[in-house]
Parts: sequence; C-alpha cells; structure tokens
Amino acid sequence: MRLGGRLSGAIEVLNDIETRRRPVADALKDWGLAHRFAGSGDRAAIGNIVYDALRMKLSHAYLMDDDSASALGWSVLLRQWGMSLDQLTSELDGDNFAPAPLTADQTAAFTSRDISQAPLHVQGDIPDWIQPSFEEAFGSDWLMEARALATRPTLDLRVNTLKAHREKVLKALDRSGAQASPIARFGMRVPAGEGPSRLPNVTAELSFQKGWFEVQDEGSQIVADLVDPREGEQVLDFCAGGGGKTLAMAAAMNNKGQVHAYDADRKRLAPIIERLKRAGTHNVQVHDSAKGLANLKERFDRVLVDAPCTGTGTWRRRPDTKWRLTDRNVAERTEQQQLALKDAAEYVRPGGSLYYVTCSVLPEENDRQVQAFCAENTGFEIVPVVSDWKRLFGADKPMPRSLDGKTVTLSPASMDTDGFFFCRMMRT
Ligand SMILES: C[S@@+](CC[C@H](N)C(=O)[O-])C[C@H]1O[C@@H](n2cnc3c(N)ncnc32)[C@H](O)[C@@H]1O
Repeated sequence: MRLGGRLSGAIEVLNDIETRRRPVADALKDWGLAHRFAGSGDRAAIGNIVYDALRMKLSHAYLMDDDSASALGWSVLLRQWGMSLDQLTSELDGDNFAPAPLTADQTAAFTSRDISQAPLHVQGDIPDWIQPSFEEAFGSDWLMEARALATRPTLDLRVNTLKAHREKVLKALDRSGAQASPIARFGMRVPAGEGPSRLPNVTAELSFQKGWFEVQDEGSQIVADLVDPREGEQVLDFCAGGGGKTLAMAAAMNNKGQVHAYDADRKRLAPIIERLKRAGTHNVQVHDSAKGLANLKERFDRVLVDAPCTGTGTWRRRPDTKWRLTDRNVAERTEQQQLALKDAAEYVRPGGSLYYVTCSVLPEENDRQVQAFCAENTGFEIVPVVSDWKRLFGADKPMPRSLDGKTVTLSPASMDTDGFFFCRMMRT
C-alpha cells in the first residue's frame, strides 16, 4: 500500500472508534481482518497514524478547525510525521486509494492558525476539566508534562535475573536496537519509532519464550524495585493483576522467601500462572480468593497495593482512554483505592511496610490518598523514598518529582517513563 491507502485506512479506523466507541485495538484488528491484502508494514503504519492522532486529538482539531477523522489523519502526517503540505499533496496526487484532499477551509485554518493561541488544555492535549489536577501535580511544568504524555512511548523490557543477565539478553536482542535503560537496574529500552516504523516483536524471540525477559515499562520496573523485597522475606502483592510486579519482586528475591499474589478479579489474575512458569519462579503463591490469606494477617514484611486507577500515566500507550475519562471515573477509582489500602493494611506486620502505587499522575489518586489513609490509620507513617532511590539507582541519577519530599511521581517529561506514583508507609 502507498501512503494514501494507509491514510485512508487510518481515517476509517478513527471513524469506527468515534462512531461506535470502540477500543483502538479492536477497531484496528477488525480493519486488518476486513483488508487481508494489507501487509504487516501497512497495518503498523495505519496503527501509528491512529495512535498518533488520538494522542494529539485536540491540538490537531484546533489547527484544522475541524475534528473529523480525516482532518486528524492529515494533521498527523503534517505535524507528527514531519511532512510539508506540498510534499504530502504531491505524494497523494494520483493515488486512487488516497482520501479526499484537505478542503479550502481546512487548508486555510492549518496554514494560518498558531497553536500558541489555543487554550492551554488544547496545547497540552488533555481534557479541560483535568487541567487543575495537572497544575496541582506539576506546578508550572504541567503543560510540558501534558505534552510529554502525548508523545510515543519507548518499548521497555526487564531482564529476568532468575534466568539471564542484561548483557546476555542485549546480545540476544541485538537486532531490536535494545539498550540498557537509563534508570532501572535490569531494564532495557527500544527507542520509540518515528513515522510508519514498527517496534520489534520481541515476544516472538526465542529469548522471550525461554523467560529471559518481560515487557514492562521502566516506571513499573522502578516502582517494583523501590519495594525492595529481600531474600527470605514474606511479601504480599495485593493487587497483582497479570503479575508484572509480582514477577519483578520474585526475581529480586532470587526465588527465596515467598511472594503471595492476590487479586480481587480472577480474570485479571489468570495470565500470571503461565508467566510465572516461563520466568522460572518457585517462590510465588497465587490466591484468587482472600480466604487463602485469612491466616496471614499481620504477617507480611512488605505489602504492595498497585491500586486500580485511571491510568492517566499511561496515556502515551492508551491515548483513547484520555478522552473517555470522566470525573465520575476518578471518583470511583479513589473509592476503590481507599478500600484496597484499608484491606491490604491488615496484612502488614508491625515494623513492616505498606507500599502504594498507581500509574496515574492525578493528586486525588496519589498524595491525597496516602494522606487520607495515614490520617485515619495513625499506625502508619510515610517514609521518604530519597535514600532508597539513591541506594538502588545511584546518587548520580536524577531524583523524581515529589510534592512533599517523601513520595515520588515518575512522569514522561521528568523521567522518560510512564507516569507512576510511589509511597512507602511504615507500620509503626
Ligand atoms: C493496576 S492493576 C494491577 C497491575 C499489576 N500489579 C501489574 O503490575 O501487572 C490493579 C488491580 O487491582 C485489582 N483490585 C481492585 N480492587 C481490589 C481490591 N479491593 N483487592 C484486591 N485487588 C483489587 C484489580 O482487579 C486490578 O487487577
């Protein structure tokens, strides 16, 4: 397919997402099934246009003075793929599969409008109602942070130290362009591609099948590392989900001691069994019911609550969720977070630690949650992360953002990771 056909395909998918309110991955998959002649390179390019459009939907619509799928698609190629209007017009000229050219109104808007004149939330490509939360979280840097959340993410991997070391995996993946990560001790990173380029399918590699590494954002690796579980300890991953952090902690403990992985939702927990097997872990017990934990109250050295959240920190990877988020979702999540914290706290032994993590950057899900929890549960107090950070990652590494000097917030602009919040609370 030439560029015109790819752009038309992306416009069809964007229309499908908008009119039928479909998840991006489903819409892209269906398009692929209905257009079997499209090769993998075509499908990747179409996916890139679609995701790029969703990341910067508001600013594209502002500059085109039009929020149609067609306007967004054109704007992606002009603003994010580095093509000039003349270049693009001549590239699509004579291509029977190309979409209709820009209208005179769209061209006039695009060539005359200046993004610095747009409302600030449009410049940052975030919903207007969430701007105050960004201002509270990031102060005068909020616009820079919002913009960074609208860029393409890198592909991050974590070496499974139970089976391999970083040099060995980097060698096995030398075709992929992976390099050692900037901060995470066992991380590797494949740079975000540009334009139509495809990220390597690392899960098809033999080294992945052998369990040498996992796909995990560097921010997620860092927060799992900050829990800092030691060999021989008893650790509870209370919101284990598919087990991303369980696997990282089990490996950090070198298969010694016990990690108990629990999640209230059985379906989310299900993939963990296969993943644990591939990773060669022997120190994980999986619980799909809280009954299995009944005798373990006040027994754990460390309890991690990787809480259900709005996922605002993952907007680079899931840009469609940015536009679906409502203030009601935030309220629902904050309620679930308090509940999970309260339930999980019962398992911490005196002197042990409770860790609260989200992949959100909103203060209402982060600092305000741990402050509310500690105000109600006076047996817990927040422990500053600074010294653990320096010990684990090195004093030369940049310190992450912190609103109170104790908790930390990772973000794409400041740390080049997904957005994550981390707080350690000691049971006194
Ligand atoms: C952010 S996800 C966990 C991701 C996972 N830790 C990982 O690293 O892959 C949050 C999980 O919390 C679970 N959850 C929500 N409320 C819970 C509760 N009260 N008790 C236990 N799990 C809960 C959800 O089912 C969801 O799987």
